[in-house]
Amino acid sequence: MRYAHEVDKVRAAEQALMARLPDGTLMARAAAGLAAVCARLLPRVYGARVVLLVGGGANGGDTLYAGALLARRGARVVALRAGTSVHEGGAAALRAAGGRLLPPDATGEIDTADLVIDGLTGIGGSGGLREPHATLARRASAAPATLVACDVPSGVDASTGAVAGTAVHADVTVTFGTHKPGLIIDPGAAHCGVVELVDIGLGADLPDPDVVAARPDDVRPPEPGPESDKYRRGVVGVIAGSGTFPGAAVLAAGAAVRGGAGMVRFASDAHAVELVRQRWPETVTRVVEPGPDVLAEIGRVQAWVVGPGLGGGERAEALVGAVLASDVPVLVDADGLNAVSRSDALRRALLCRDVPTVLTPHAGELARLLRVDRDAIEARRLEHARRAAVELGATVLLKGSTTLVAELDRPVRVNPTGTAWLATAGTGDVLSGLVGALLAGGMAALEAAAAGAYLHGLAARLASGREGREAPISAEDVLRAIPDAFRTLD
Ligand SMILES: NC(=O)C1=CN([C@@H]2O[C@H](COP(=O)(O)OP(=O)(O)OC[C@H]3O[C@@H](n4cnc5c(N)ncnc54)[C@H](O)[C@@H]3O)[C@@H](O)[C@H]2O)[C@H](O)CC1
Ligand SMILES: [K+]
Repeated sequence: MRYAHEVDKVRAAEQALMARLPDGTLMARAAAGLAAVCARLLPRVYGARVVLLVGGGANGGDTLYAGALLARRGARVVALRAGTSVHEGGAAALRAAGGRLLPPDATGEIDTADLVIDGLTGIGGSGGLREPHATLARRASAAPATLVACDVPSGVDASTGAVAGTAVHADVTVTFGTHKPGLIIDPGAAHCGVVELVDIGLGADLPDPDVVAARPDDVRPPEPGPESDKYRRGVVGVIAGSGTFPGAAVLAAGAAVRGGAGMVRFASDAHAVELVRQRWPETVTRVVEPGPDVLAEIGRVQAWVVGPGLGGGERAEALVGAVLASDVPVLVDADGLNAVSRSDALRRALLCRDVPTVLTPHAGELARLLRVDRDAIEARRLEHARRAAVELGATVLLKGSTTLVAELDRPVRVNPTGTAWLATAGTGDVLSGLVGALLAGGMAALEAAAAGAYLHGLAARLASGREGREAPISAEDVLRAIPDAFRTLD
């Protein structure tokens, strides 16, 4: 797992470590790591033009010391001071190494630089960048120089990834001690470029992470063994589709088949059932009307998926209500989520469940569930995913530019796979069927949701093609690539 810690935890760990070390040791480690990455990025250090953007805090201090190290190797280093005062020791080190400090209006230096280091704000930054920081951030982001952010791209909230106004667009971010959530969650993540972690020795002082991102060997879907049969591998029940949206049913049922379920039971109205039967003859289908015994009519399952393409109205509410009253894990998606948004009774049913529920909203659906603005969700995804997990009593998979999975008292999972090409109709239906199969296979809710998001994002990448040569993909293409995604796991 890749671990990320919020600012208060980073500061506490730094304090604990600093108390055992001579003054200035951590800053020296950070600066050395930053300078080493910059030196690697330059064709040659000697003679390179390096510009430092220096704010008034320790982030500026790290940057000045790194600049001094590059100046000692022959780089021509100038620092533009944005703070009213800058780190004294760092400024003295830069001068002693032959570097110069200039006022912030010397912005022409940025346009001719080979490399710019952004040391305006780090984990101490808060709110939108003020002037002259904002102007320097804009100018550096637009300049041809390689732009390296020290610890955090200035203007990005390190704990959340929120960006309130201007923020640096870095090519590389060199971060210290541990990842910060804001470096792996959008919109902040999109400002980081490549993130390099420099070890400054914080390890033993860091508590449990706030946010984690899986590496390939962290994803372990259930594997069939010698004694597996279709029932032991997990039966998933999919209730999806309607006369208006039958396609969602075909995609969700297909993803449940491809996701490794031992058997898929599919139930809906006659039209959706007919389409699913034609496309997925391996499913066991049943035409149902909402009623008190609807689940018994469909048969026993180990997990339910309800919602894709159900449409609005009472039918959707009744079917979601029936599934929420069951005693097996449930995944609610799409129109199922909208039914929960409309109905206080369904909300109560959700909170009363004592078996896991996974909700898979995109930002618009979550906005309706939480009764907040969609823009607020997009701007502060981490906060809203966590809040939804608490308020709705469920494992919440928030889809979008960075997919998050939140569950009460657990580190939030950030999905590292995926591609912008995934933003197309029907891919959410594929995700819900896939996660449903993993739930039916016995994975815990958080693991199933995170593994499903991982495999889904990977399938989309495999379908869209090699990096730099991608092509548009359909939900059907993602569905077809699911087996390839499984094959890439160790
Ligand atoms: N503590 C250590 O030993 C280590 C710290 N490292 C580096 O230190 C920074 C954190 O430094 P800190 O002084 O706490 O804060 P910053 O430099 O990030 O920012 C404070 C600075 O910025 C001004 N400011 C805040 N918000 C804004 C804004 N919106 N617009 C303009 N200016 C703003 C504020 O007034 C202060 O002047 C950490 O990121 C590391 O880089 C190293 O990790 C080594 C160990
Ligand atoms: K910075």
